[in-house]
Amino acid sequence: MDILILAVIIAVVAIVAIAAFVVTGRRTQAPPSGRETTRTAPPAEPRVGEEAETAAPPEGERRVIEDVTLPPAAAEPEAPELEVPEPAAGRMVRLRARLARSQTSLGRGLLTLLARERLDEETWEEVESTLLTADVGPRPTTELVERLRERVQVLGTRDADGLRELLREELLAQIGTDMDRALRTEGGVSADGEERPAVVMVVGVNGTGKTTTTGKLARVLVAEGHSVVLGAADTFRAAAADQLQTWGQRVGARTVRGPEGGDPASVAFDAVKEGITAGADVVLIDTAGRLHTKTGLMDELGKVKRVVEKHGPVNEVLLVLDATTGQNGLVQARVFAEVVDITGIALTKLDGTAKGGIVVAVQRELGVPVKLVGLGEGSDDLAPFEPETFVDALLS
Ligand SMILES: Nc1nc2c(ncn2[C@@H]2O[C@H](COP(=O)(O)OP(=O)(O)OP(=O)(O)O)[C@@H](O)[C@H]2O)c(=O)[nH]1
Repeated sequence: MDILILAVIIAVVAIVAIAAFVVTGRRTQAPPSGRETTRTAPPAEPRVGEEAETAAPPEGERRVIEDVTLPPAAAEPEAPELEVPEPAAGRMVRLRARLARSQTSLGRGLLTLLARERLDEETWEEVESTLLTADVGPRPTTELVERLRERVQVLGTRDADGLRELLREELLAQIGTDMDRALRTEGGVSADGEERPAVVMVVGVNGTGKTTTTGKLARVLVAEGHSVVLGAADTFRAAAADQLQTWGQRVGARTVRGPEGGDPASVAFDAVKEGITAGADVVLIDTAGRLHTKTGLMDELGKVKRVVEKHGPVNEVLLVLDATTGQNGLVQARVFAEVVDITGIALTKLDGTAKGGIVVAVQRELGVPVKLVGLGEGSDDLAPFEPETFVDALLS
């Protein structure tokens, strides 16, 4: 019996020992579980360029797939923040000090002469030459001096305030207070019966501030709540289109442009087409103003206008003149007026000249009103022209 029990114990111990041996052997040889498979480092891939320079991590430190933190999704390129241009109303008031500073010699000169004890012939001659020096022009100067002289005599005005008021009235009469100086920005209906934006063509000699004025004008219109499309029809100089595009981007206005040296009329046509498609309120077309030959200019501007008119009439042809060029500006004005029907004048760089009288002269020359004045290089230094504010600045 004892022998039998002993034999059973030996058999059980033997079975347990064999089972333990088998299990241990399997464990050593068993392949890793599924989860561990993913932990196996992937075979090293050939590296190129900069990657090849990155040293592979030592075997034990290889990162497993679960440990890899994915980079954040590529961020959308940020749209440039749009600027909010200064409202146009009241700009002239802000710029008044700048205007007054530049016109000190005209305003103060006239007031000093009129303050003399005796307003004799010589004094009136000096008044006349002061006005001429400020580019008021011969005919308006003669008229102004005659009227002022007569009124001073008839009214017997001798006090400084009274004389200032008379001068103010006569200057205003020469500039004109009842001209329509509003930009024509009301659209209409296109030849195809579609809603059509207002079309403003900006013309002028290069260097007068034409592209800058077109850009500043876009800001004025955006500030007034209009949507604007720009047409870079000055294809003569690629930089002009870049410049215009930059102005547009800053206020969210799209710029239509063509290849350098391309057909300006085709760019202008496309710009108006884009304006119609986009439902824009105003299309501003910047044109080239090379004055090599009048015929060339006439051909180019005439063609731009004709082609644009296939969509409907051009509402405004704005002539940009540099106030610092004096008589030369008047010659330019005359040439452009022969080529296209000018409907308004933008007088730039008034901050840089004491010859504000050009306002009177150019209106006389063309018979069209000054609608805008440029009073600096800042983005919002273009203001609607207001005769009263202008004269008050002269006489301040
Ligand atoms: N001080 C002053 N500078 C101005 C004014 N308007 C424009 N300018 C400057 O005049 C220079 C010429 O302006 P542009 O707009 O490039 O002249 P442009 O007539 O378009 O010439 P292109 O681009 O060649 O067609 C720039 O330096 C402007 O900043 C202004 O009212 N006052």
